[in-house]
Amino acid sequence: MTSLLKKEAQPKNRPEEEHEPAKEAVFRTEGLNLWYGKKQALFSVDLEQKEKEVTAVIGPSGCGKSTYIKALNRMVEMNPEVKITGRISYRGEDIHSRRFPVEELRTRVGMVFQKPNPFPKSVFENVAYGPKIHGIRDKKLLEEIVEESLRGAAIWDEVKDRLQENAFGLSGGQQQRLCIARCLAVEPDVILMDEPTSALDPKSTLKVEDLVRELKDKYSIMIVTHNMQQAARISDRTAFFLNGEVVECDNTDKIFSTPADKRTEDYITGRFG
Ligand SMILES: Nc1ncnc2c1ncn2[C@@H]1O[C@H](COP(=O)(O)OP(=O)(O)OP(=O)(O)O)[C@@H](O)[C@H]1O
Repeated sequence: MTSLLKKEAQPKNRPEEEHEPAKEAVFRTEGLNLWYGKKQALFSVDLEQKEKEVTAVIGPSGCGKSTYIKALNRMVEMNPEVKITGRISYRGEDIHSRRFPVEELRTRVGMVFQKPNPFPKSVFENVAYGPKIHGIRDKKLLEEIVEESLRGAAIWDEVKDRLQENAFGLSGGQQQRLCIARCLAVEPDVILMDEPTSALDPKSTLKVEDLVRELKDKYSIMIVTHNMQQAARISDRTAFFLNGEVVECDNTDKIFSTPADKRTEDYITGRFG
């Protein structure tokens, strides 16, 4: 198939996918509408995040990408003006059900933001913070968790001799991988990433992209990105948002070669946005 993107950004062929069994949906949204006060930002969004896949969320500025992923961990509801209708389920359970405490949801669903946001603490304490909150006090166990998480985030070799230094002394790219390590330390099931490389230089961006590809063996990942080459490089599925609606969601190869909707084609070929 011919990609509509430039050659270097073309997604790799993944013929093995055709023979894989159907994967479970970790998140499913059905008829999701969301308002900020009177302004509607999401319109009847039906979308799934499949187990151990990377879903890229793309679309022009203001189309609702961040709003959507922040709805999944209920962070968007910290704004008292927000009103939601429709259903969001996590592994079959309605996330708004009283039986599903928001703290539990946020433990299962980690988030990485646009700008790295380490705490003003040591590298070690940044990663140990979450496990400590969850009651882990044993020093040896904490050390193991910190090492494993830093290794998981592909930053251990760079910081193993600087664990007691302040995290603000790390480069931006290292800080972002530290934030990913902090997220891994509480053993999430899903990782939501909101433009995690937009504040990084190209080299750090590639490191985080490599990391995302590695992490999907263990985690289900949804990543908002403005960078379509990035979406093509790292995701299995791509959802194209426009004006608060999902225009289409399909295998990334398909979206970037033969999208079903003309608006998707116009967006990925750079005709707008
Ligand atoms: N706190 C808020 N109060 C009111 N409106 C908001 C708020 N946050 C977002 N919006 C509106 O909701 C719509 C979707 O915004 P959102 O930030 O989700 O888009 P986005 O696709 O992530 O944009 P970008 O790519 O620029 O980050 C926009 O029209 C935006 O102005």
